[in-house]
Amino acid sequence: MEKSITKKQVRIYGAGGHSQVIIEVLEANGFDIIETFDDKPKTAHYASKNVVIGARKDVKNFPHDGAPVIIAVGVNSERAEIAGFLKCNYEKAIHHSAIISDASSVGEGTVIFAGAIIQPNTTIGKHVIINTGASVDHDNKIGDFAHISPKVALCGHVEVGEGSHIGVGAVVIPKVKIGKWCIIGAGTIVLKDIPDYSVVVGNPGKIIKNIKPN
Ligand SMILES: CC(=O)SCCNC(=O)CCNC(=O)[C@H](O)C(C)(C)COP(=O)(O)OP(=O)(O)OC[C@H]1O[C@@H](n2cnc3c(N)ncnc32)[C@H](O)[C@@H]1OP(=O)(O)O
Repeated sequence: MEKSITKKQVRIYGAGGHSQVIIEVLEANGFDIIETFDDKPKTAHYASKNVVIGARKDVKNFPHDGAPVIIAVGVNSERAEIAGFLKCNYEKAIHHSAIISDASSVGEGTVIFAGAIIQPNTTIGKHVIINTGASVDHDNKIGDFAHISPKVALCGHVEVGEGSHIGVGAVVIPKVKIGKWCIIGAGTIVLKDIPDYSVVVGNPGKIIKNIKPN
């Protein structure tokens, strides 16, 4: 029988290390984690509790109704794939120490970790990760399924396309547009617009490969 639903219940899809951080944020915000799903429960993080098989095996019988879900999977393409087959409502997980401008917007399923800052007129898409201590300044546009890693600094008017991963400690100067499904390496300094599917590393950032799927 379906458990009774209250406003503060949530379900987690993904039981790795990233999921641990999300659970801590949600519990501090007063949520009760009623179920944790993973497609490979046997390889779940050692600290995960009561993990059951995810929807990939039997999507029809997955409990799509009821408490909202957070897709707690760190790989951007996997998060996008899961969002494609789950027909759920989604929750957000926002750490109490994050500073988020009232003049910004944050999409469903997005997680924002400790110490992150989101400045005015910035839009954050769906199922995005704004990781620990990341700084996303004014007038940014962050696409769905992007990941802004710990200690990244995005200056004003920066755009990050769908599914792109900005690596830990990277810096992006004002008005730069990063395309979709790019990877910006750890510590990279991005000075120019970056086309879709590029991998960029170094200071100044240079494209080292293209990862467009065949
Ligand atoms: C809480 C969390 O943990 S959030 C997780 C955040 N994760 C990250 O920030 C990881 C970011 N990932 C990286 O920086 C990776 O190095 C990547 C994705 C850019 C490249 O990885 P790969 O595609 O495996 O490339 P590979 O390791 O083969 O390196 C290719 C070349 O680029 C260089 N390179 C790789 N990464 C970087 C970097 N960040 N800065 C400068 N040079 C780099 C390598 O030295 C190598 O150079 P060479 O050909 O002269 O030997």
